[in-house]
Amino acid sequence: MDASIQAKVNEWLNGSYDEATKEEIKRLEKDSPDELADAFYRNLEFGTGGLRGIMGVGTNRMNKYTVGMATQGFANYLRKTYGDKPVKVAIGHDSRNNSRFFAETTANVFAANGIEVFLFEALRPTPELSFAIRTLGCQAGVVCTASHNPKEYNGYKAYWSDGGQLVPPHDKNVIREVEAISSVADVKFTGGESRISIIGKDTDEAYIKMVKGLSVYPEVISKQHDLKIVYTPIHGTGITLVPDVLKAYGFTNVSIVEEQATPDGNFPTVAYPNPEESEAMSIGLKKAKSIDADILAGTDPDADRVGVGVKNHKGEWVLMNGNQTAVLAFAYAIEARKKKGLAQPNDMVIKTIVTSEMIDEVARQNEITCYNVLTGFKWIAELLKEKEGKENYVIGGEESFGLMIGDQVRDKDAVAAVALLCEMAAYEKEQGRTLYDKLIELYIQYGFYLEHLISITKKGMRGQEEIAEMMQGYRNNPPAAINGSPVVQLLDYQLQVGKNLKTGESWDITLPKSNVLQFILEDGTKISARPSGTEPKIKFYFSVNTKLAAKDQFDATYAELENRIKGIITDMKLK
Ligand SMILES: O=P([O-])(O)O[C@H]1O[C@H](COP(=O)(O)O)[C@@H](O)[C@H](O)[C@H]1O
Ligand SMILES: [Mg+2]
Repeated sequence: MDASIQAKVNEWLNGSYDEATKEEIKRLEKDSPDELADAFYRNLEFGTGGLRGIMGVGTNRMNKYTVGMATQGFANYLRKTYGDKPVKVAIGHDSRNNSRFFAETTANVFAANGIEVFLFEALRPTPELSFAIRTLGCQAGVVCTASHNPKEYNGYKAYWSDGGQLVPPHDKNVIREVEAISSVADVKFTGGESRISIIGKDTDEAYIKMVKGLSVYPEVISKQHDLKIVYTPIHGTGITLVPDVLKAYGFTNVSIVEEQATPDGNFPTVAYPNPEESEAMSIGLKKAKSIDADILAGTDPDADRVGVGVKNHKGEWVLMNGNQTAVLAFAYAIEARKKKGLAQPNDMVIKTIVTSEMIDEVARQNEITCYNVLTGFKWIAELLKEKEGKENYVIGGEESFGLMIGDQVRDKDAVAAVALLCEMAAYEKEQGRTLYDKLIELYIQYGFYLEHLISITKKGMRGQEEIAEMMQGYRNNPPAAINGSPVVQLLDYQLQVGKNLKTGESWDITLPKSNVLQFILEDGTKISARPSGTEPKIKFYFSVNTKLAAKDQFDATYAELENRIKGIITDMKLK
């Protein structure tokens, strides 16, 4: 084993760690040295969504000690930032195995450092934590969750006073404080229990009231109150709020997917508790079909991602991808504001650079500013904060099933999104059509954009190197053409440079550095590649577009765009 890894292993074997941890390290030394190396070769890092890792012993794993160290560093940073002023934090968690334990550990460490803690009485959706930070006037917050990752993972989403996840300089500063802790013996695990208060029902009520206030057409819901809704929380936290929110909106015909209704960290019915995966939505889909529902909605374990199923123009059930849902939601928010006379000249929307450009087009045609930020909802929250008081935030979202409506929550909110999407379905039903029919209309109006995502999983130390090599390969030898269409622009977000390959002209990219490459082809196709910041994956995003003249050409045009995507995937040797 590499000497630096061995040194870390020894530190754990000889330091203030519990016996069970030491025993497990010894077992791994004997039985699985590779696994041991993977558990210690690096420290868990703050990625797109905070800390995320497999649960187990080691510096590269989620356990009492890595959570304790992260919290001690966070507490030290809060102390440095606020000096002697009182500091308050809110803490939540999801349904994962150990999430409650990690949340209590986090609460105890903050409290032992003299910080006042509001700990949720039990599991709650992530967006409610963001809301609680703001309403309780906290300086920071944490949710113990690994979101939609498989069951062996857990994580630590860290928040600042605005209710958004940590962005620079705070993320780097917290990490610096964590790294400055020389020994786990310096983590204060106990000693401040009286500073912990339990929160729950009051915050739930305030949150539900706030979400109800986001409804644009309550009068339509009164008419369509019996819209047939099927909802699955996929064994997660959504069950604690989504049914109540739908009730508050006035919906009376909601069926819960019983098999997935109970919060369970083993996610017994799915391999990936991620509404992006059709498997996670399949039981819900079956139920929706069997009762001839109007809409199916599913949320991930921490209820910030939403997946939607509807009937298409042929009456067949389809699961929409995150771009389709986002296009519909943005168009609804923008159009409804106009129709209701609420639109303001400084209205704006925010999306990420890997999310469909159809949204930019919707915004352009409606004369609304559309900002593009890096992947990660924290960047949407960050920009909103920067524009606060100057511009009017309407909606934000990203292709990975995330939407944020209104500005009372500063992270993606699947609870509010389910309510809004059901309202949208009711609105369309009132006009005698489904959300899918509406989507086709939007394609005719704004251009037909079709997107597809491929994620290639490459686990462990070697996997990470391979992903880095792939990115470097594209960077060093960018393709001249893909699937027969010349690459006309190359955007490198790491080097912060965009280049027109035809004219040689180049420009600065003003977003923070990030390992993302984008190829723009002559035919309008956009291909993005980036390593995931939450899972051991490299992600490729494909977006193709064309015009759609009329509804009766939808199927043929869809097939044509699908073929283009297939051609690209084959040409790039990704399958
Ligand atoms: O995991 P969640 O639902 O909290 O979501 C997090 O991860 C997603 C995937 O990120 P990546 O592509 O880097 O894996 C991001 O799009 C999202 O903004 C972030 O909040
Ligand atoms: Mg999530």
